Amino acid sequence: MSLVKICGLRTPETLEAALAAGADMVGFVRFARSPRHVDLELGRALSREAAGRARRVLLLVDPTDGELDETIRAIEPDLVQLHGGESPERVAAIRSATGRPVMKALPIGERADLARIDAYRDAADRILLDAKPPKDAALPGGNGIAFDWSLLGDLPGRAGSATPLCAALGMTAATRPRPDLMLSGGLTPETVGEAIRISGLAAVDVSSGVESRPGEKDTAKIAAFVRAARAAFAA
Ligand SMILES: O=C(O)c1ccccc1N[C@@H]1O[C@H](COP(=O)(O)O)[C@@H](O)[C@H]1O
Repeated sequence: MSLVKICGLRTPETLEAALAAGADMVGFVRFARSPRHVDLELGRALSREAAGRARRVLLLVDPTDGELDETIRAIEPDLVQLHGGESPERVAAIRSATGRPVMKALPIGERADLARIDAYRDAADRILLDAKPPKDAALPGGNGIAFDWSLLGDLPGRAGSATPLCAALGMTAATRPRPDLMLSGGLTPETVGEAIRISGLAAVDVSSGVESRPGEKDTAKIAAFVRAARAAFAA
């Protein structure tokens, strides 16, 4: 199943634009340094508006237990996105504590970075492959930077989940299915079609590529992004 996520929404109008365009997931950022940060009241109101219309994603960066508890209570997300340096153990603990599926973001700059997928395959429900931020970046994501999508074209099966079913079916590390993956990093309405074609992935996420300036989403760009992604998935 293909998926389109619009992240960093912070006004009722742009949230409505994402929902009307048919986004499958809408993301709310809780990271004080980000121009997309929502306070708890705004996050709660937007999340309520989206309930039942798209999956609501709460984006956190290395959250403490207290922050996790407070934001989950307010925003009541369907899914938690972890965009910091969370270890596989911490991801598993957050999944268990929140009772929510977790998407773990991994920074990708070169082929070797893909090896980290394996370490998270049992702890995370989905892995978000995002561009590695520059060394001096203020944010761990949302930088509008793309990576080389062709790195994903031949992602080996060994990244798949070693479930008992896989073992019973005689699947080896080389033949297991891949975990659920999502692509992000510098996608735009103009590039998302090519990114889907080259990467072969069926799920995409965008933030700054549908903005007129940092933190300000553009309703026309949101609609164009969802349209372009759908067209590429159908091709
Ligand atoms: O968007 C942010 O401000 C942000 C802050 C902290 C961590 C992640 C953030 N955004 C996520 O980064 C990727 C890529 O964004 P972009 O399309 O390149 O702008 C995406 O998942 C955002 O949700």
